[in-house]
Amino acid sequence: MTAIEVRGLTRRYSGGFEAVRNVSFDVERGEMFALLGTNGAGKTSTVEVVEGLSRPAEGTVRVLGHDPFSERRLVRPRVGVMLQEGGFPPDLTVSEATGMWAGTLTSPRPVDEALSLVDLTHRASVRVKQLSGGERRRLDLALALLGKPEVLFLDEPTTGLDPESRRNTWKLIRALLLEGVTVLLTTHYLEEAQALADRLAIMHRGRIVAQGTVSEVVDAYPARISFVPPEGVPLPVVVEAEVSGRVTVRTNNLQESLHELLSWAHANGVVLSGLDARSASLEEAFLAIAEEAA
Ligand SMILES: Nc1ncnc2c1ncn2[C@@H]1O[C@H](COP(=O)(O)OP(=O)(O)OP(=O)(O)O)[C@@H](O)[C@H]1O
Repeated sequence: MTAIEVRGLTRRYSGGFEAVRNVSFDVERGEMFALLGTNGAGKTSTVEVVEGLSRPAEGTVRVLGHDPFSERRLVRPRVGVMLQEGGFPPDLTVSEATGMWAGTLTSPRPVDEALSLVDLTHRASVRVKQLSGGERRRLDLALALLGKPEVLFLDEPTTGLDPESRRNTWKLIRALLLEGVTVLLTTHYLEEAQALADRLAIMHRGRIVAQGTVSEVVDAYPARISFVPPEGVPLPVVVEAEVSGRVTVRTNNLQESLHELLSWAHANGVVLSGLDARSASLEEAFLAIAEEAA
């Protein structure tokens, strides 16, 4: 079932500037969809409309079957929004701030449970202003999860988190997806989108310029094989780059090229040390797409 449906969305700011132009995408229940793009591409402008904070100039948006702007009353209790810097009174303790937020919801999770999800149990009696940047980010996530949302909006959820907290947050998000929660993510961390998103769209100047699963987006870009070649033997492949003795070969058919190379190595009894073969990363595809679009 479709949880988020965006059709032909256009958003204009006063003065007529079109920040979002004819954007369409669907997010199925239990799926994570990532919106990626350069600064000013229109991600926030899109997400704000999906969150029901603004009405589209053109097009339609449905969240859980309803118009999030005109039927906000029906949609709001079923969604969770992780804001950039939640803006709670800094003198409250973590558990007071969470409790205060819970007080505005119909059937919230217990405060302890929300804090334990984001590993903040041990910080419950600390004042919000004393939290580190990464802990504050995790508190923002706890607040978004308090209302047991069916649809979760995550805007740069792991900015400022140390590597371990980032992995723990990813683990939590994966568990939520398995429970059937739908997630719309905006992030500049392409590695995060690659690790978590079922599908993604890359925006540039208000438009979607690439959309699909991570592998659909990445497969259009050349894969890479690198190794340290044996000395004094001519290679059967065209080498693109050589850095500190390691050569890199680009290919649009990874399986075929790897097969050829390994067959050659086997037939000639040579060792390709440090052999590494991989598809283009999302980051490489993103940079190429952004360059093409510009
Ligand atoms: N209130 C506003 N009035 C006029 N123009 C705006 C307004 N808010 C955003 N814009 C413009 O709309 C475009 C899209 O901005 P938006 O914030 O949606 O981009 P973004 O993809 O979220 O960028 P970032 O990655 O930097 O957060 C930008 O050119 C921005 O300057």
